[in-house]
Formats: sequence, structure tokens, C-alpha cells
Amino acid sequence: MPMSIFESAIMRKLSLFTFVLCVWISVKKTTHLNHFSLSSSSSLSSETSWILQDILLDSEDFEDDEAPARSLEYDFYRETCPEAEKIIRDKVHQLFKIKAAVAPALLRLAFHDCFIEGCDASVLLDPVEGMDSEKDSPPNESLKGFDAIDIIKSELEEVCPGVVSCADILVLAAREAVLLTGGPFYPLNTGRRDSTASFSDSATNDLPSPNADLSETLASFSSRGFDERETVSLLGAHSIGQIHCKFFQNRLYSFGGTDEPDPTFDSEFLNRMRSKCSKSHSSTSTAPSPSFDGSPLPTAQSPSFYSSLSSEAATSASFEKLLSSSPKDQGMAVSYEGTGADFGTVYYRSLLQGKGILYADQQLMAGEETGLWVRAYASDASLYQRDFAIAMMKLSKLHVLTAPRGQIRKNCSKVA
Ligand code: HEM
Ligand SMILES: [Ca+2]
Repeated sequence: MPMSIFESAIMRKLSLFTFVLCVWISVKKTTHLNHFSLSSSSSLSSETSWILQDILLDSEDFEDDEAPARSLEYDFYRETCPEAEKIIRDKVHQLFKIKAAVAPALLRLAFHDCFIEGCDASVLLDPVEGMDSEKDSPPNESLKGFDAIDIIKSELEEVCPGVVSCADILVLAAREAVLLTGGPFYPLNTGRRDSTASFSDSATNDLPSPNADLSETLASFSSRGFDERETVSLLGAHSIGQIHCKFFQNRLYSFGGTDEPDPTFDSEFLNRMRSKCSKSHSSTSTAPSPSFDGSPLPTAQSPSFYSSLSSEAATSASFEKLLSSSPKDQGMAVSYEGTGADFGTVYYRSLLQGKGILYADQQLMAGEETGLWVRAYASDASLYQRDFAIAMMKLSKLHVLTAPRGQIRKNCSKVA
């Protein structure tokens, strides 16, 4: 029977309420909400934004079990650098217009930071005598976006020197990146401080492997407090960006030490992937190879594609000029070919068809509960967006350093 206008209005309110409740439950102890960001969000209707905001502003103080002396706060820089979040947002938009690949790069960078010793910008530090860097550890060798963070930081240092932490820049920039690629908005408190050390061994040992089976992946995320549902939702981030062939070459040609491909691969997809990733490039090769769509891609070990950008070059025109000077050596990579509108769902639909690119991705179909969430997210984009938002909020406050611990670096790649 068709619903009356009244009934459908009630239904709409109900689903809105469920969403708000969901977010509220996950952040029930959040002190405040970032007013500026919420009201400027394009992903939430203004109605939703305001309901969400009212609820969160009424919430109790946030008390993280891991939290040291102080808590993260709503708009932490409101007195000391009121423009901080706007500057970050504008810069990410500016960079994205020039090179859309900056968005997945920033999201992955934030994940690799937060997963290792928390969201403390430890991933950004350069090696120094007596301290190896996370960025040089094998799982991080293809990380990109460092220069984008440097550009944002330089601008902030000009406006309010020594105030905004690199750790906050990372998570706020990743949030913008998610929004720009069709993902959800999520509120974030600020006041993170930067580490004085890099944790190279942890990065080597603890970042999840693309060849991990389901139990290993779940154990890895569970050790950071994520349950199966949250883990499945976070991996949906792979619907954006690129994956270099070397991370799944073994699945195409020599799976499990045999001369055969991974039997779980869909056969048409296997052929397509083989045509993009030739056998001549072994799974450990870092040699350049053809890209999925023929466009130049940054290589695993080349400097970031923003490496020639400096703070003085902070105008669109200069970005464009500098970026057109060829980034050398392109690696071979493929993607899920999602558009902004598909953020998440394209990934889950691929898994349902046996077209997960990484072994760890496809493994999500190997478990009863994880498989259930894959199916749910494949068919319900708004459920996915809600869950991803909540999981990103959780990821963004893992083991944060707050005053008096940590420091504010002036240059994100060096201890102050
Ligand atoms: C089991 C867990 C995970 C594994 C094994 C994994 C592994 C990988 C690998 C091997 C790549 C390809 C990198 C390259 O070719 O340069 C990649 C890309 C990416 N990952 Fe993950 N990842 C995991 C979870 C996550 C999570 C939780 C997020 C974010 C919330 C994330 C975000 C991304 C993004 C955005 C890219 C594309 C990067 C770009 O195009 O620059 N990943 N991941
Ligand atoms: Ca870290």
C-alpha cells in the first residue's frame, strides 16, 4: 500500500533520528562539536546537522580511557588560531582540484599514523641519527601526501606560528579528503599534540598486511579496539585511490607458493588484472609498470608528487606549474574505479563478485559476520556512510597525545 505523505514524513524523521542516535552513541562522551565544520558540511542536510549538533553540545565531558591530562576539545584552536580548520579545509580543496590523488593519499596517511602509537603525527618524522623513521618502514614505502601536509602546515605557521599540531592537521585533512571523494562528514575534536619519536619497528610489524588472512586482519584491528563491523567499514576506504600491482602480484601468478593464481579470484577479473600487472614484475619489484588508465601514477619509492611545492607557492597557479614538472618514475597500479558517489559501495560490490584486489580485502568474505557486513554495505550506501563516519571518529582519537604531553612541531617532519 503506498505511504501517505504524513507516513513518509514520519519515516524520514525516524531514519534521521536513528542516524543521530547512532552517531550520538558512538560519541556519547564527546565534549563539543565542531560548529564550523558541521555547518559547512555538504554531506549532512542542515536539519541533520543541527539535530546532531544540539545533541552533541548537550553531551557530557569526554573521558577517554587512554587520555592523559587533557581531553580533546571542540574547536580547540578557537582562541589561538580561529582560522585553522578553514585553512586546512581550503588547502585540501585547492590541492584536490589540482591532483585528486591527494585525497586517498591523505586518508591512508592518517590511517597509518593513527594505527601506530596513535594519532600523533609519528608517521611524518624523518629519520635522524639514532632513530629510524616510520615513513621508511616497508609497509609505508608507498605512502604519499607528506608534501600536502607540509604545505598546509606552512600556511598555518604563517598565520599562527607554533600553535596547530601536525597530528590535528592529519586527521582534519583526512576528513576533508573523505568528504571530497563522496564519503561522509564526521565531527572531530582537536587538541592532539605531536610525538617526539617515530616508531619504525611498530610500523614494520603492526601495520596490517595486504596478504593477511581474515583472522590476522581482525586481530590487528581488534588490538586497536575495532570490532568486526568497524573493521569491515574502515576497509571500504579502499574504494578510493590506487593499489600498486606488487601488493597483489602473487594472487595473479604464484599464489601460496604455487604457479597458480588465487582460486578465489573471479576468472574474468583475473584476466583483466593480469593484463594490467604483467608477470615480469615480481611481487617484490618496485620497477615502474603501466597504470590502469594510462595516467602517470606516483611510484612506491619516488618522492611525493608534491615534493616540488613550497610554502611560497601557495597559490593555485603555482601549484599547477610545479605539478606539471614531471614526477619521475611511475608505478603500476589499479583501482576499484569508484566515483565519488560510490565511496564504499563499489568496494563491497566488488568483494561480492570475487573482485577484491588485495587478498586481505577479499578475505572479508571468508567470515560469517564480516560477510554479512559486506553484503549490508554493498546494498545500503547510507548505512555504510554512517558506519564509516563512526569508525573514522574512533580511529581519529586513538591514543592521542594531549597537553602536557607531546609537542607542537614547527616542521612536521622534524622533532621541535
Ligand atoms: C587490512 C587492512 C589494510 C591493508 C592490508 C591495507 C593495505 C593497503 C595497500 C597495500 C594499499 C596500496 C598502496 C599502494 O599501492 O601504494 C592501500 C591503499 C590504500 N589504503 Fe589501505 N589497507 C588497509 C586498511 C586501510 C584503512 C583502514 C584505510 C583508511 C581508513 C585505508 C586507506 C587506504 C587508501 C585511501 C588507499 C589508497 C592510497 C592512495 O591511492 O594513495 N586502508 N592499502
Ligand atoms: Ca602515530
